[in-house]
Amino acid sequence: MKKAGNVLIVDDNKSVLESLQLFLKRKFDEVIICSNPNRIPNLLSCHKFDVVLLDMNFSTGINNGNEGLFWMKEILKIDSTLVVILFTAYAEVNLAVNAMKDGAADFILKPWDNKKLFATLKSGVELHKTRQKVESLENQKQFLEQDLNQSFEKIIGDSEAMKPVFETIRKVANTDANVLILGENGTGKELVARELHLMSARRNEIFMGVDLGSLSESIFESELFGHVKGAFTDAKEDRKGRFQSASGGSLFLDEIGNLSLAMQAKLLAVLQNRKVTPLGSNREDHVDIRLICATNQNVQEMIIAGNFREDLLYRINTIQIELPPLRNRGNDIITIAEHFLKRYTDKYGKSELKLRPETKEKLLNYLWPGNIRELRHCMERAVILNDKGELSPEDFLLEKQNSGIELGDSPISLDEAERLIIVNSIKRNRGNISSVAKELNIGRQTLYRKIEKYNIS
Ligand SMILES: Nc1ncnc2c1ncn2[C@@H]1O[C@H](COP(=O)(O)OP(=O)(O)OP(=O)(O)O)[C@@H](O)[C@H]1O
Repeated sequence: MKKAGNVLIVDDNKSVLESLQLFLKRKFDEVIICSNPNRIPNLLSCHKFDVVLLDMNFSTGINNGNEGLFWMKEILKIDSTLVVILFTAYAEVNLAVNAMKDGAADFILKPWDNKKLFATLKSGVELHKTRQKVESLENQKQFLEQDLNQSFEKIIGDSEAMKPVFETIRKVANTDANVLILGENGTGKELVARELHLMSARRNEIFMGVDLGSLSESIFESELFGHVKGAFTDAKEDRKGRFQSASGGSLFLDEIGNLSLAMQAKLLAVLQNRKVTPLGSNREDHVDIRLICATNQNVQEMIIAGNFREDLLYRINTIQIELPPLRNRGNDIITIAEHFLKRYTDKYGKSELKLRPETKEKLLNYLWPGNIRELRHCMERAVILNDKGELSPEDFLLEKQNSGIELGDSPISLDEAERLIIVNSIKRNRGNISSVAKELNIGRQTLYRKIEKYNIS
């Protein structure tokens, strides 16, 4: 017969303990005995039990069962999924029955019948496994509910710049290939990640998003890989990591460029083995995830600067999707603006509001450094503040553009003009050298030479 489950037996009678251990150790994986209930918390932190068989009286002369009830509550406080079975004399049956209201799963009468004892403990092990499964589903449900509370957009747009994006999504969604999504803030990287999930065979499983940028070094491992109780001071109970909770579904690691080199090494090890070891544990959990990562940083430049591991990049970028900034999406700016206009006029009961042609012109000419997120906020603000029926250019207080140095009317040399153009482009592109080179239509090496020549910092 296959042994299954771990049992802790707590009773002050050593001969009872020894005979139970002798009988049960052939039937369960681990049978630990303990005559002093004060050791229970320590034992629970060092071992993983399914069932605790707990005597009701420990101090000589006191037979009111209160000690057993006290320890039962302590055990359930430490781990509410543990199955406690009370071990009781016939005279205490009523007490034991009442204890079932407080969380005992069952009771066994002394003197016991070995067959009945084994059957009860075995059902206890099954019950524990079921409780753990329920807990894990609860865990996933919480993430799913958080997700459902947010409404997700369809990716709007049909500009030339977006065509390769839609094409790649269509080709790779239904594979398990790792995808790296690149693009400035607010360009819709998370939206693309969700679309990949929704179009994949995993669509009915969980989509788990993790903002790596908000994880400090100290909680990185426990958040992603989980921990066991006692692994560190605040680890009051076992906790699953995001990797384990996402198993079966898609895991979206946002802001991957923000990871320190130490965190990158830990992540790489997990991605190589597809196995996760919770903090403080020796156990390895196999994880079956589809990995989608995103960053607004230039990973190639980070590699050159020694800030991103090349081997990690190769693990995560089987397929790369580059989202164009909103300013390069032409008329998508208007389509998306009208989409948000509809949303917010419905929300604020102002269905008559329309965009004037000059307003559209202003929106089309603006550079949108915050991309679609900025456009959404601008539309909401304009709808809230406007009561006139039409949205005019003045309703949009857009950040001053090209806030860099103006060329002006005073005579300057060609070199000085070139310097200003480069400085302005760097500002506009928030220091992204590839985008600057693209905008100025020169190679990156040429751009680096000019930056050096003009001593631009
Ligand atoms: N093409 C689009 N159509 C409609 N809404 C969009 C589109 N792209 C992005 N959005 C909306 O813009 C907002 C920002 O998108 P998202 O969070 O996906 O961007 P991101 O690139 O992941 O941003 P960050 O880099 O800051 O994490 C969201 O509200 C999203 O729904």
